[in-house]
Amino acid sequence: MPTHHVFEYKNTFTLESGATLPGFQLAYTTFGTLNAQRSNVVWVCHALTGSADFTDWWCELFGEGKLYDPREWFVICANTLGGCYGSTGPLSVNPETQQPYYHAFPQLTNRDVVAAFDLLRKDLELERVHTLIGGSLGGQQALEWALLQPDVFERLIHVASNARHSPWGIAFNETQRMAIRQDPSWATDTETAGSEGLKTARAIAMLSYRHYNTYAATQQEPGNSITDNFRASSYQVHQGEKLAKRFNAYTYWLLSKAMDSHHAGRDRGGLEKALAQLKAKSLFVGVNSDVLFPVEEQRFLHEHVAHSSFYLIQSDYGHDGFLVEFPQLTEAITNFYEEEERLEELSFEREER
Ligand SMILES: CC(=O)SCCNC(=O)CCNC(=O)[C@H](O)C(C)(C)COP(=O)(O)OP(=O)(O)OC[C@H]1O[C@@H](n2cnc3c(N)ncnc32)[C@H](O)[C@@H]1OP(=O)(O)O
Ligand SMILES: N[C@@H](CCO)C(=O)O
Repeated sequence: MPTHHVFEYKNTFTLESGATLPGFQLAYTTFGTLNAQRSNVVWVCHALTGSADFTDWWCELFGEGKLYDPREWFVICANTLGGCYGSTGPLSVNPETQQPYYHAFPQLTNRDVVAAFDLLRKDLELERVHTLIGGSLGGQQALEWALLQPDVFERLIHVASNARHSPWGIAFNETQRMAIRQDPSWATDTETAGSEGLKTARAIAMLSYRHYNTYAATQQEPGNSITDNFRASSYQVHQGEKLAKRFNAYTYWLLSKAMDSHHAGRDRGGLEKALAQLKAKSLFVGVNSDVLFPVEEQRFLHEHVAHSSFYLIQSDYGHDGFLVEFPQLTEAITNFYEEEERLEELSFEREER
């Protein structure tokens, strides 16, 4: 069974913006056992509304008999800094004021998040990570981290994500934040501020996470209804309400802005130069129907990262295909590892000759 832990960092933590946090905690989950060589570590970075419970949202990848079998691997995932599943975020109490941060929580970047993860990694004395894997926002964080610590991460698996967030993606996020701003409760300092706006934000987001074909396949009206209670309508409402029950508008706001500022080339001489510095053997995975992180973004990464691999998931599910297309994801990763083994065997044979 996965086990849950908490890492406490008690020193001042300075963010890219220059703002500080007076320490933080990260909730994290581990699964499997670290081997004697400490060479079997897989680190997972979760998406926007995910948690450290990767066996919950990526259930088909982790478990006995699955791709990452805990008898073979040691898997770890931390809830993002700023998150709401156990890590320090806007609902946490600021030790300096003894009040929840709420609107006062400082804006983070993905680099801040991975700098926090890196403190946890060091605390656990994990000097090498066999595979760093993440999807969507988690893919952005994984890329940043692999660039921050090029000698730690041996392999990067970057799924349905990008090197720099696009104007299209930022526009989607801003539209969602506009919905939160429209909620009068957003002006208050309360735990549920903006929760009605959050529902609308999630409904808007669903249009970018799915595809025309996803809705056509699952939300088609059975008859020629003239009522206003269309299936697709109640689906949007349900998705908004479902998220508002398990998330909060502050964290949504914060992480969507972290996503907007994602730019792996920032202060590294631009994207091409930054990607050329990546040492991890990399696999870039896209979903053919993804309208939010279109496949051109993963192809760009593949073209600019030396010796990288690319896999395209075929799905009608859109961007969220990376959370549901388990057989294809398993195949992509298995092929990636097998290809590496084949190349190693070839070079070994050449040396023998
Ligand atoms: C503690 C935690 O929860 S951790 C966080 C877990 N989540 C994550 O990590 C984020 C990643 N996961 C996700 O984004 C999603 O769960 C996905 C993409 C994997 C799957 O999305 P889902 O919303 O479950 O799938 P789908 O689009 O098929 O919708 C199913 C839901 O819509 C409801 N639904 C479907 N059609 C309709 C309709 N016409 N009207 C109203 N409701 C509808 C279903 O009853 C179901 O509801 P339920 O989830 O409350 O049981
Ligand atoms: N469906 C994902 C968002 C897109 O990656 C989530 O809720 O985290």
